[in-house]
Amino acid sequence: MIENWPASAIGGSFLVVLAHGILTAVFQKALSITFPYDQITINQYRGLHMQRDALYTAAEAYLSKACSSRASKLKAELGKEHDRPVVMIDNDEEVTDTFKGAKVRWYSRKRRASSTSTISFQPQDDERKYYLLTFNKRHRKLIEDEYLEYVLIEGDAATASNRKRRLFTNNPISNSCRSPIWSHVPFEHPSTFETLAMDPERKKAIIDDLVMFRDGKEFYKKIGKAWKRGYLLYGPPGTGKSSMIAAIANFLEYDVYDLELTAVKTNTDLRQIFTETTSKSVIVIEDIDCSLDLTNKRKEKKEKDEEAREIMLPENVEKDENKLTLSGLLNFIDGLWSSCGGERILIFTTNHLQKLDPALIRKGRMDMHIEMSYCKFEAFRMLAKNYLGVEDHELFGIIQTRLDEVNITPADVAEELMPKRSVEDDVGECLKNLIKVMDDKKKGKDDAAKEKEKPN
Ligand SMILES: Nc1ncnc2c1ncn2[C@@H]1O[C@H](COP(=O)(O)OP(=O)(O)OP(=O)(O)O)[C@@H](O)[C@H]1O
Ligand SMILES: [Mg+2]
Repeated sequence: MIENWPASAIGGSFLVVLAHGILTAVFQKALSITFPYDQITINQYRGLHMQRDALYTAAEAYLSKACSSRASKLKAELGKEHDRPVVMIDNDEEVTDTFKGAKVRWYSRKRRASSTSTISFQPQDDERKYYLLTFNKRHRKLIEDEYLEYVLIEGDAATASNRKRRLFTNNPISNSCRSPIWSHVPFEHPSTFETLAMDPERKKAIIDDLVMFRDGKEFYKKIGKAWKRGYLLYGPPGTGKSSMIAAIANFLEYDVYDLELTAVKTNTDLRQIFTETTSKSVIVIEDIDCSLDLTNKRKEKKEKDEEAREIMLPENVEKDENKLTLSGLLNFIDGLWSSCGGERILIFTTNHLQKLDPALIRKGRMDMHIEMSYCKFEAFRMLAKNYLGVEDHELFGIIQTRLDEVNITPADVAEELMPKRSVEDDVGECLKNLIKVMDDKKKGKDDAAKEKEKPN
């Protein structure tokens, strides 16, 4: 008991405690002066089930992209998709990074796993890799609040751009077997906005719109709208609608879901198909005018159908729901599919805008209507540059005149500009062939006009 202790003993132990406290404080002060750093460990695996830690994966991708140029000890591995080598920082290597003026240092380390309860089949199973992130104590708040999240976002983005993108197609849904709804192959379409020939101003407007969409997470949240955007591409065959879809997907680095509506039987199936798409994807319905009963054909029956719907008896409701309908599709465009989180782009294409039901194409439903038109001079110049490497030529003048006189698709122009031998020998030849094709078209057009003018 303290009151029974001699006063000298109490005073002595108090002094010892005081001296210890002072010494500790002095030591810590000295330590923080000589070693003013904090460190954070990011382990490769976490939890009882040894799940790979997402922050470690993101840090690995981030360091490989942003800092590997400053490291001298690197390792190369085949990426997840086994299609290309990925260069990473090797074990026991360190790199520096700077974030908002704060210098940080990353160490790549590994230690032997302490647990002996797991059976390992490979020697490296015993090793646990981790990163050690060190930084000056005064930057601690910045690192904790901002830098780690920055590494996560940038690392995820780097992983996404390394990942091979996929082209999905839907399988017919059958009740009997549990086959997956979507099958996929690697998406390797080479079309980009650089190779796409169209009016430069309209192209820029589309790119700006896509950028607004891609970076608009906060904006969409603020206005309370699902992070989705719909484009309707229309124009004659061969004007670049499918090429535009590929260019959009390549630009945004999204997967593509090519939805074949004719394989979808019911609204319920459609709902399931949509919900099984992932975020950061472009969902495409090509030739919407040829897909089921979604065109003017439906319009003829529309009034009758609407009447029928009004007086529909409960037992008929199910029967009606078992059919894919325009309203089923419209429901998704309007918001039902907004329950699928994450950003998605929906694209319809058609050769015949006028054949579509007005409900489908009214403004506000598809956010942007993009006309893919016959080849004009600006588009031709892009094709000539891409195919033949020429930006000007003495035959360009006559080509410009002809393009104003006849309708020729970019696909037809591209066909003529395809060099048959070496490009240098072929430039004049290709341009002359193109002029000939257009002359023939013009002649055909003039003859048809004359024929029309003839009295019967
Ligand atoms: N605007 C364009 N710019 C560059 N190449 C084009 C363009 N339009 C067409 N092409 C060329 O023509 C080929 C066919 O074009 P694409 O398949 O994109 O046309 P489409 O409008 O989708 O036709 P369809 O209506 O028949 O589906 C493309 O592979 C490409 O080589
Ligand atoms: Mg097409």
